[in-house]
Amino acid sequence: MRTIKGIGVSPGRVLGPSLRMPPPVPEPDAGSKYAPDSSVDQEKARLKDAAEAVREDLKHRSSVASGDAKAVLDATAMMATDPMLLKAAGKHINQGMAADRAVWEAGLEVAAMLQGLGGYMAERTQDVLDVRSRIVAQLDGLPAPGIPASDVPFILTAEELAPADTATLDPSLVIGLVTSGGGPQSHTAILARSLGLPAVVGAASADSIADGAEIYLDGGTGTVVVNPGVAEREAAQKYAARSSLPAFNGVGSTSDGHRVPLLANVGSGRDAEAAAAAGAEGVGLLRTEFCFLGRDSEPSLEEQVAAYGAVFDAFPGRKVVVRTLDAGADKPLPFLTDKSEPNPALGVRGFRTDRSAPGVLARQLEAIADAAGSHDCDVWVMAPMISTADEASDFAVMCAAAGLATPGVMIEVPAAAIKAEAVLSKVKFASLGTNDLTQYTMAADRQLGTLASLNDPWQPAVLQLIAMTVQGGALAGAADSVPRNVGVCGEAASDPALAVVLTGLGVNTLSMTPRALSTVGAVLSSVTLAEAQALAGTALVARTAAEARTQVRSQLPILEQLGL
Ligand SMILES: C=C(OP(=O)(O)O)C(=O)O
Ligand SMILES: [Mg+2]
Repeated sequence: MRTIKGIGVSPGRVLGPSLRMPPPVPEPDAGSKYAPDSSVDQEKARLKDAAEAVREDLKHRSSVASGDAKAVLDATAMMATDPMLLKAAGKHINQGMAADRAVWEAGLEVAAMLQGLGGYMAERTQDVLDVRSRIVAQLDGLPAPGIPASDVPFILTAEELAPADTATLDPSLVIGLVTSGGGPQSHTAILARSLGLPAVVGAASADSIADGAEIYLDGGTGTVVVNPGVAEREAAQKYAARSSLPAFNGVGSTSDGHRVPLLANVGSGRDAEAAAAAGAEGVGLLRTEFCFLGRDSEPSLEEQVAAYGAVFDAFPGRKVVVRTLDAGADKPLPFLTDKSEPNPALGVRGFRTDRSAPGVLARQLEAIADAAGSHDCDVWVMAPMISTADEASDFAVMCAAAGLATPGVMIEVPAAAIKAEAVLSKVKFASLGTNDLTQYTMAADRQLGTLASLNDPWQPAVLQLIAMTVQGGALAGAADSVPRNVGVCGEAASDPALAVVLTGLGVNTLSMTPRALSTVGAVLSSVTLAEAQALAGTALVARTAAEARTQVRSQLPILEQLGL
């Protein structure tokens, strides 16, 4: 038995065999020729066999998958023997190129062509590149890339998952996630929470877990046990047998009726529909850049109006907070971000891109106003990465020019939290982006697993800045008798224990992945406002993030009852 500690980012206790995510397939040498004892025909036959093997493997995987994963696997299987791809590779083989390099280059050519066609075709680019890597792996005897295939449920171990892995992760097969990299704000953590999968990140020695070893994973405490004993087996059984959580009833509040609307974080119309079905009271964060990731040109006004309208459609009569483009750092958009910046997290990102690429933000506000005009949602608009009151004021002026009546800012830079009264005096609301606020407060890259313990929203310094923002909002509201809503839309809001603390600190709304609505709703409704305030006090005076988390969790018995 061996215990590995990491950061628990998505609660739940599961037991199963571990399977490791293989490393990316390396690019075959440029200029590699096929072996002297081969021929054009033999090399083409090798390619055809490899493509067919990949197609059959993907078809088999699709037959045991479900939902989105099945659809993606089906589409990729068809692409494996796509005549266009094989013909393009064949031309390179005619010139003497080895099959692996030939399909590598052919994949790039086909992807570029699809990209050029735009629309639905451009969306297939990633599938072509994926299938190309699979064929290369098959030709070179390497493990296939991406989530490993299995007929039985398993716990996936990896260094870190990429956003593209989301599509093929089938939650009926992958029952838990352990990564050696990644922090609480990493892609793995966000994905795990959105799928409701127990997960531990930043578990440095997880890389040494042998494939197939039985492991126990507790996503609440951040513990991984290799070759678990009786106690872990019992804990996993108890968790599996727990009574299922009641669905969120659509009204977030403490047990004594203090209302805290629970909203959803979404990136598309489809997300918004799922959020509405899960009972979200509205949208607290529409990440508009998610509608346009992977594009190399600014979307047209019509495309933008359609994308925002699809989200508004899901929430008639409700509040929808649209965040303007947050390009840069972890969300690069080629038409807005300068790739050569040495330090992108501290670079021209979020609202700052209005200086480097003037016009894009104004056009986006126009599109939001257009879409809002044909819907009856209560549309609020906020800018990311605001650092000063002047920036907040500039944004409010731009919103007014576009006819948008409710401008706000994200508070995710410590300077804005410290000067919250001045910043909030310029706008109508604030939403705390705790993912970035933590990264910038602790000077710890949110993507870096090695810094996961620093990059934790339970850090007392982060909680202090949240308290300051709430106080600043109250002062700005008192000055002109217009109360300011201060919400949280970072991942912190989806941690049920932390959601209680945030409520106690005076936050008005919590916005989260729709999966978290039922757990946050249940835990919030187990405490009175006064109890939440007392727990906030406990967290604020804790010496460390771990102490804050442990002390607050120990005073929330419902967490144990729900297996959280
Ligand atoms: C919600 C946030 O924004 P994002 O994760 O998109 O940077 C945040 O920083 O907390
Ligand atoms: Mg952010």
